[in-house]
Amino acid sequence: MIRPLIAGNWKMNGTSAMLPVVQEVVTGLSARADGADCLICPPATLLERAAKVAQASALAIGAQDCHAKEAGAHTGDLSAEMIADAGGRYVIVGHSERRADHFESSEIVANKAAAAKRAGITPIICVGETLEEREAGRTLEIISDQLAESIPDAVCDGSFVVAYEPVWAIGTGKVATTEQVDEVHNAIRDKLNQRFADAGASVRILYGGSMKPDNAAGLLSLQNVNGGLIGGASLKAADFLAIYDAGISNL
Ligand SMILES: O=C[C@H](O)COP(=O)(O)O
Repeated sequence: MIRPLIAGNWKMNGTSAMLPVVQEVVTGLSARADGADCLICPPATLLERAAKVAQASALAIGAQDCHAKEAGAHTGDLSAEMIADAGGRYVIVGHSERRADHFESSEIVANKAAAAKRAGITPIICVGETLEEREAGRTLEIISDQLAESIPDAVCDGSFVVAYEPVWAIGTGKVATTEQVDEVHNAIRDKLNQRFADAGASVRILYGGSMKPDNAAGLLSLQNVNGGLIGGASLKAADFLAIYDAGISNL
C-alpha cells in the first residue's frame, strides 16, 4: 500500500491573511489519525512563514515552481535550493498553468525536476491532456509522451511524485469519471514500472482536477490514485481536511 499524499496548490491565492488556514490544517491534522502525508503549496511570498507555522507538525510546505539553475541572473525566479532553504520540502513542476502561461516544455519541466532532486526536495511532476486532445482520442499518447520527456533520469530512484491533471477538469467543476481516472492512472503506473522497475511501483500518482470533499473518496479508492493535487478546495481548511479524511478512510 502506498502512503497517500494529499497536496494543496493554492496557486496565486493568499496573502498573509491566509496563514491561519495553515494553522487550522496543522491543528486539524494533530487531532486526526496519521494515515497520509499532507502538503500545502502556498504562493512563494508565504512559503517561509507557512513553513514556520507548520514546523514540527504533520503538514509539509512546498512551492509551486522553481528554476532549473541553482543561482544566477534569472530575475523573478527561485531556485530549488532557495525553496529548501525557506523550509519547502516539495515543488510542483510542469503544472498545466505553467506550461500554458509560461510556455514551459517538458524538457524545461524535466530540468526543474532534476533541480529539485539536486536540492533535496521532492518534485511533483504534472501531466495532463487538453479537452481537444481527449476528444481526439490522444489522451494516453499525450500522457506517455509527457511522462517520458518530463521525468529526468536524476529521479530514477523513485524520489518524485506524478500528478495527473486533465486540463479540462482544472477549476471547472468538471471532474473526470472514475473510469477515465482509473484508465490514465493505470497507464501511468505501467509506464513508471517499465522505466523505473521497482522504484516506479512506489511512486505516488496524484489526481488533480476539481477534487472536492464530495468526490474525493471515490477517486482516492482507486488502486493507482495515491493522493490528490487540490486547487480550489485546498483554500478552506475544512474542505482540505475532509479530503484528507477521505484519503485515510480507504486504508
Ligand atoms: O493543482 C491543482 C489543480 O490544478 C486542480 O485545481 P482545482 O482543484 O481547483 O481544479
